[in-house]
Amino acid sequence: MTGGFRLATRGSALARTQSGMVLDALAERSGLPGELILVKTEGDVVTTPLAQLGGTGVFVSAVRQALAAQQADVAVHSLKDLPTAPEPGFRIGAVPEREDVRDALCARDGLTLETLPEGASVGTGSPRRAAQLLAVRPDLTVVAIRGNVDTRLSRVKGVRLTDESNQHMSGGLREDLDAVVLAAAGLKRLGRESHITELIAPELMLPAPGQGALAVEVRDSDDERTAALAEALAAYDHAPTRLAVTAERALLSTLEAGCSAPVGALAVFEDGRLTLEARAVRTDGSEVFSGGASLELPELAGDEAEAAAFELGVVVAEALIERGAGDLI
Ligand SMILES: NCc1[nH]cc(CCC(=O)O)c1CC(=O)O
Repeated sequence: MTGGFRLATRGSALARTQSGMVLDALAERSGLPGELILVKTEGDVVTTPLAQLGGTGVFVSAVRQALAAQQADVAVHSLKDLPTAPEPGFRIGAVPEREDVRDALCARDGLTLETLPEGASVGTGSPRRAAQLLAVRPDLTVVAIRGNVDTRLSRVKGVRLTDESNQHMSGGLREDLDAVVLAAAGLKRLGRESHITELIAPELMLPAPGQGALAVEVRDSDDERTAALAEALAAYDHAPTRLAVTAERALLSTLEAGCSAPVGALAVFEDGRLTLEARAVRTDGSEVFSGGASLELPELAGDEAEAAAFELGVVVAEALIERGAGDLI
């Protein structure tokens, strides 16, 4: 690598926006100029519901290929899309500070989970969101949807996306749903916050493991990486976020579940303690298994803290399995 660094990501609006933020942060910290490399991925092309697409990480592998082929020096992923199994040859070089972890209801006419009329239609492609929606509102009709954030928002009755880049969509899209559920983080990063009618409390809906967080991935051993970029990555890493997502992802992998499993988890670091809450829900919402534990973590940095956070996830997962949650996954 000479001069600057190249950063690979997907071509979606969300991926470009959040990668632009990472690029600016690393450029500022390293003093190097950065270049965005956009990669087309299978998850963007195929229209099968994501929950049916074989395997995990459809969004991730093409971006990793660019990294492996030395077409880029770092790659940016939404952490919740990153499979929990470590991929040989890669490691997470930085986990930046997390955005809002919550799921957001975007409903017509300012409606909320409480005020949506009986039988209202709510779009989501996520079994986790569907299951938790039905657990609190069994009367709702969950409609499987997918596509990028704007495509999903456009399904809601009365929603108008105002900026020019989306004018071309306004004709073709159905406004057929009363609401959709999306990650607040994505909506905020894209400047779509105004469409949120309720930030859903984690007590009602636990987010996906890693939701709201990003992973900056690098090649495992990289002699080419400049010291300036390595230092910038270390400085950009946010230890409380890293530990939280480590616990959430350890839970998910111990449950042998993937990103489309009906499993919610949220770890929060506060006052020297890491607290993990998790929930596995039957897809029709009829059965809920909950668990949680907390751990004192006096030292934030280093392998020991990381291992302790991982263990927290394992312990909570094992408790869920003991209660019978394994049947749901
Ligand atoms: N699975 C797609 C995906 N991956 C990351 C986000 C949002 C941003 C984030 O959670 O960090 C989204 C869209 C959504 O779930 O609404």
